[in-house]
Amino acid sequence: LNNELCQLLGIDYPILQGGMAWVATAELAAAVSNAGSLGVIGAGHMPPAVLREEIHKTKRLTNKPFGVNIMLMSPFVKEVMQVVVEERVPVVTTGAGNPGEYIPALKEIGSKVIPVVASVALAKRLERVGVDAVIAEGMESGGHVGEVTTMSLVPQVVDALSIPVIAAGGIGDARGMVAAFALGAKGVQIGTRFVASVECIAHPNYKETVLRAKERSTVITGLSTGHPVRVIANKLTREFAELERSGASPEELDRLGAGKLKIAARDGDVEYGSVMIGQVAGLVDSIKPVKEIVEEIVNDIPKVFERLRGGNKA
Ligand SMILES: O=C(O)COc1ccc(-c2c[nH]c(CNC(=O)Nc3ncc(Sc4ccccn4)s3)n2)cc1
Repeated sequence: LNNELCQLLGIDYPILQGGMAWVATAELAAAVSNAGSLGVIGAGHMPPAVLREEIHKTKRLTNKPFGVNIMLMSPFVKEVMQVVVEERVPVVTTGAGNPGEYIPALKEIGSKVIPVVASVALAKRLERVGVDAVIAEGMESGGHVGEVTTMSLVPQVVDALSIPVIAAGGIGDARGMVAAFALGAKGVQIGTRFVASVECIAHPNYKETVLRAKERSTVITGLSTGHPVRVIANKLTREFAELERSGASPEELDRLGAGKLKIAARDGDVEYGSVMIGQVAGLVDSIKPVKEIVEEIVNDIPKVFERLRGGNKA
């Protein structure tokens, strides 16, 4: 399992934890890094001082490499980029935009830069400006999504690039990881599965929603605003759909969605908050320590290959 991606990032297993806003704090990131994978702090809309504190907390909880995920739609994106440079964060992932302008500063301090992409075009543009790898994220994933599925996007991004491709979206166990490698990925990014972990600080209602969710429990809202987001269907999404049908403006819709991830993830309001989890939630049926989640995935990989070799004997 220790492949080129592991060498690049200094980790034991080619598994990254999704840098989820309001959910992926130091506790989760450090636990994932201590389990031999790459833990990632979700900067979300954090102000710089809050992110710096989260980074210091992570450095107190693990000596292993970890990352910070910068959400490029954050109003603090310039300041938090400055913080990750000053704190010499070893790995920086980015989401919901094009990190092109920040790459020189990050490369300057030797950070590995790994943007999430939802299209081949963006993946090629970012390879040209020197990113170290890309996370090709399918629309199965929770939160802000593109329009292409993981199964379709990953092999096309793999064929278009010569740098490592990490698959994300709908991966929650060893089968998804083996499938991603079959598609040409060198690693996987896992979000929803890690939300249902002991160390994740999301509200118990949020975690409970992951356990109760099935494969059809999520919907994509906000297609008309240009910021499509996959969330669990609830009272908020029904209100949102009503507004969208009645021709509300993108600004009005964005205003309805603003701040709702926090009230779900931190305050536990899973009816009127945004529960941003992916379609793989239907596979997740228990809350486990991060170490157990990682070990289960890694230990199941040989069994997946046995099943592949021996038909459905095993
Ligand atoms: O072509 C370009 O210039 C940029 O195009 C892109 C289009 C999409 C993406 C993309 C898709 N998925 C990701 C990584 N995942 C995410 O970023 N997931 C997120 N979940 C909640 C977030 S906060 C938010 C953001 C928008 C609206 C409401 N809330 S961000 N990035 C990245 C780049």
